[in-house]
Amino acid sequence: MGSQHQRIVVKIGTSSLIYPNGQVNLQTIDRLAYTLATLNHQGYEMVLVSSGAIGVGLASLGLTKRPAEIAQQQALASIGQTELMRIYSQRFLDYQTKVAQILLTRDVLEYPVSRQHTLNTIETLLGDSVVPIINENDPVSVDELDHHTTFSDNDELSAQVATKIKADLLIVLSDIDAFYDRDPHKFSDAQPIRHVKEITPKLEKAASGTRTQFGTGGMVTKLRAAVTIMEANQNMILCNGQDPKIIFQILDGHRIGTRFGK
Ligand SMILES: Nc1ncnc2c1ncn2[C@@H]1O[C@H](COP(=O)(O)OP(=O)(O)O)[C@@H](O)[C@H]1O
Ligand SMILES: N[C@@H](CCC(=O)OP(=O)(O)O)C(=O)O
Repeated sequence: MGSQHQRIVVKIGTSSLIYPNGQVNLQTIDRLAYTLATLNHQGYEMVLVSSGAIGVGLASLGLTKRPAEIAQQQALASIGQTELMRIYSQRFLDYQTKVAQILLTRDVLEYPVSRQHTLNTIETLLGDSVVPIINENDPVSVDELDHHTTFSDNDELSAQVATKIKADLLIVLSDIDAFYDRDPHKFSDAQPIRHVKEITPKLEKAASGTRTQFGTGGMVTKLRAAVTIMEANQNMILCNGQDPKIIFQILDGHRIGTRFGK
């Protein structure tokens, strides 16, 4: 790696953006902005899929517990998304890079016309060296029988985006440094798996849910994202997002985290 015009999608999860005490992790966001802006200046085409709308919404209201009711979560997401983008715009501008917001629902990427318009927008932004920041449009996402608009998770959203824009690599930043043979937060003897070439039933059994109240999906949805990526003959790396400068090492060819794919 290291050549010009590589297209990289980076997904960052809520557990990397919000401290366990509910505060927004500005240190990680600042390092993420620095890293993506620097790579953008070096000629990489960078796309960010960022969770955190609900988490930032909770922080804005001084709440520490995610409400169970869907409408309340959607209201929090609409409060948090603007604040999240304000923080990103400010931090990226410090590193002389413009960002743009794209909020998606599942149907937008499923229907050919809306998908094409969305892809045209992303291509235009990348052509102008702007970093698109994508999240699910949580306040309007519903999942009823005849109206499937939700992605199950931003892990899946990032894989859908990465395959549709033919990204060279999807980097999933999480609160864990690799995919393990079982949840290391529950089993102290869990072993990291460095390279996954095929998703086997054994691996699926190894993946369990999140332990944090802010994250969703855990490894189950990351494995599903990996399946989408591998079916498209693309690559995904899962690694720790605490210091997003780890992305420089990945692009320099260091073996970091878990690689899914060839
Ligand atoms: N096999 C596994 N390997 C690594 N982590 C796992 C595994 N199974 C479950 N997990 C859990 O998944 C968590 C990461 O998922 P999640 O909290 O949803 O993060 P994010 O907000 O980054 O999407 C880890 O902290 C870990 O506790
Ligand atoms: N769209 C939601 C994020 C949902 C989600 O997938 O969260 P995570 O598992 O932390 O990546 C939000 O912005 O709060």
